[in-house]
Amino acid sequence: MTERILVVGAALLDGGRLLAARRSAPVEAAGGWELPGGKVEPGEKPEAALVRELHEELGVDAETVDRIPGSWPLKPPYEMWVWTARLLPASAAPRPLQDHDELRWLQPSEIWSVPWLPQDVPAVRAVLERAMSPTER
Ligand SMILES: Nc1nc2c([nH]c(=O)n2[C@H]2C[C@H](O)[C@@H](COP(=O)(O)OP(=O)(O)OP(=O)(O)O)O2)c(=O)[nH]1
Repeated sequence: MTERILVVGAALLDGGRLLAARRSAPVEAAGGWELPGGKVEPGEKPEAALVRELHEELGVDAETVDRIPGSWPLKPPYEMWVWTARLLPASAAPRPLQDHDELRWLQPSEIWSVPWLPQDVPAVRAVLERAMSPTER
């Protein structure tokens, strides 16, 4: 049996909105929207991996807040865990530096306005239900 490889995804929240990122590669995922993040490296703590990936991919300084309970299967052997995260006060605004070609801040009512990667939909639903205000859904 192949070992599972952990991918960490961020529900980066600001002013009640969630940051969605459109993937630019590989071809089979390009155009699909996802939670920014990436693979946890050997010996790395998942939260530290997420902070590192957010810095590499978006140029931001962020911190994790809470883990969204659950584990979402991606293309084998990957599985994804998700944390809510926020920008530190001195952080730059997110920019699509790596892996993405567009970013969008989505209000709860706009969450389904982008075509999420199919494997991300259950994770995004959990983020919406657990971490976003119900008033505007
Ligand atoms: N970051 C991220 N990856 C996702 C999501 N959904 C999904 O299927 N994936 C897949 C794409 C990749 O096959 C795998 C790992 O993501 P990645 O390519 O961002 O990881 P990474 O930056 O560490 O990768 P690498 O370029 O260093 O190899 O997870 C998601 O919401 N966020």
